[in-house]
Amino acid sequence: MAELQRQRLVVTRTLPQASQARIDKGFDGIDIIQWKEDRAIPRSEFLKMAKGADGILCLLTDKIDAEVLDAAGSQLKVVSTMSVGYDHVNVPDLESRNIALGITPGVLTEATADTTVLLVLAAARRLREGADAVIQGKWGTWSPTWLLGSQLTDKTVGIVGLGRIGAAVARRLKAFGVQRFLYQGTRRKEETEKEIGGNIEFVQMEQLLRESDVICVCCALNDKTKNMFDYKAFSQMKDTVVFVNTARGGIVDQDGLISALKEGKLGSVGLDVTVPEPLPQDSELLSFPNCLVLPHIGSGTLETRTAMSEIAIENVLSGMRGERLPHAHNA
Ligand SMILES: O=C(O)C(=O)CO
Repeated sequence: MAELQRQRLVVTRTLPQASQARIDKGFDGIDIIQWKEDRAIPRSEFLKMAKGADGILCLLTDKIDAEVLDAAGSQLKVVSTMSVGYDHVNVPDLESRNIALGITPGVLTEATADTTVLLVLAAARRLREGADAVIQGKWGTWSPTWLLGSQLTDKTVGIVGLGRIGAAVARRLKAFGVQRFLYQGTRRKEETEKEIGGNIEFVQMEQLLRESDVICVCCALNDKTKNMFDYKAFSQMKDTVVFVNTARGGIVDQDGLISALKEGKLGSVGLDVTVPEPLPQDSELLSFPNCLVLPHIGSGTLETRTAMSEIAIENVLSGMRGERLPHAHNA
């Protein structure tokens, strides 16, 4: 009897413990080649490792384009990214070769919404300045006027992208007494409006920028949203605004943001995402006391990262078996 052809699975990083244990145990009929260092695989290594792959399980730090697909070869059936965002993947390149693309939707909604709220509160209450003051010995006696922030009660919050994460942010912020939500996106979301309840309105971007006390960026990065927040957009905001981005760094024109911060056009800023990542230590962005930057940890809980890597494994195995992916990008 002819031996069944073994397949090749390429995994570009060590996964959270439970999923890594499955990879280490292996899967019938599959040879696994894995980059096991806890840093992004260098491009040249990736191109070498990809050769002959039937499935690739990658991360958002791995650019997937024609060069990788050519390096892999025409047997490649599936790319499964351990992320909900897939702006690092050239989708037309995959589609033109009939290669399936798996993503990890749903499971990181709550963790990312938590991080968004964390940044809203941290920025609004000047957490970075307060914590730095304690460490630097600048904490004097209690003062009625020192380090005053702003609170959410009775405020207007603008959400750009009322998808799963945007809606979860709204649900959370409602509990802080927000008076009104404005949102922007590709279309009006009546079901989501109903579910959130209260005062929520789909408005033009200009109105959202002008009227919001807090702005949360929760949309995907694509050709339409790239550099959407530029100097002009920042100039239209209130000069007390709390601006938070937990989506993708590329949605913000960082030079425009730096100029706006320099000119005191913004109240405070919280970013979980930047361009590039990691942000170089000498980035001017880090010099503003009212700008708090986190290292892209929006989905960074053990529960969420494990759920993401489990979905990524299921997606890649399904694709390699020639089955429908449980979570395809276009589902
Ligand atoms: O899944 C994604 O797209 C992420 O950014 C993970 O935090």
